[in-house]
Amino acid sequence: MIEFKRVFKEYDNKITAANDFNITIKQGEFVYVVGPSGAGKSTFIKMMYREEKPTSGQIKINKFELGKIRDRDVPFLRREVGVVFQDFKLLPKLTVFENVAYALQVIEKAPAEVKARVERVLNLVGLADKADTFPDELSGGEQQRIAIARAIANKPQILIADEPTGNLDPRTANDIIKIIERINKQGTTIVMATHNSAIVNKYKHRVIEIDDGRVIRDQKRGGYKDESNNL
Ligand SMILES: Nc1ncnc2c1ncn2[C@@H]1O[C@H](COP(=O)(O)OP(=O)(O)OP(=O)(O)O)[C@@H](O)[C@H]1O
Repeated sequence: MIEFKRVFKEYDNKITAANDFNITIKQGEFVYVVGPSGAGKSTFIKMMYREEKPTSGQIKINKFELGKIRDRDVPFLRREVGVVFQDFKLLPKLTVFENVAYALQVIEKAPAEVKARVERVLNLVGLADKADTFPDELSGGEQQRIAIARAIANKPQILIADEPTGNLDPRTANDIIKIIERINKQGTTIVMATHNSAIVNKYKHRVIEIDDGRVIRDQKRGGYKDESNNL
């Protein structure tokens, strides 16, 4: 469960990126976050895994009240919230296997357990045969699949994705969304910021639209036309 109550976020330059957000997302929901560039989508998402702190208001992620958790508890929050980025953020000097295992080793699991779990998530994203390759030997779509495998390695209840298809061609983007759909069908909450109106209109889910730091629409199973993306 994700709960924002009267959340405001103002940056030092006085830009209000979140202006009174009151949003509840239930476990298992799939939510798109849409809106023009600079609207506040990334800020909204970053506050969910405590990359940014709100200026005021209350954010609850499952049992964690983010205003109250101590820095040393942040890793426990991050176990419940997997994150995927537009630019993949894989570690270039590690193999695919090591990139995914890294997330698990941080929390000291036994080697056999790590191996089994990495193999399982690489299978889930269809890349079990790439375990020993390095990220720069893979296509963008494959790198994003690895990043998704890494994000779900710890079995998070929530998967957050900030423009996960932003660097991908339409067909590869569609493949990535199918994987994210599958993860959602297994019960994981998905919150995905995107400019990709084709995806939003094809796979219908709740749409939260942000403009200039305000939630201007919150619609169950809504479509979307992104005016900023007509090139
Ligand atoms: N670290 C920061 N310091 C100062 N201002 C920031 C910071 N991060 C974001 N902003 C400002 O807050 C506003 C919202 O930015 P945010 O990145 O959340 O938008 P966005 O909707 O994700 O945009 P995009 O689609 O381009 O990624 C923008 O005006 C941005 O310039």
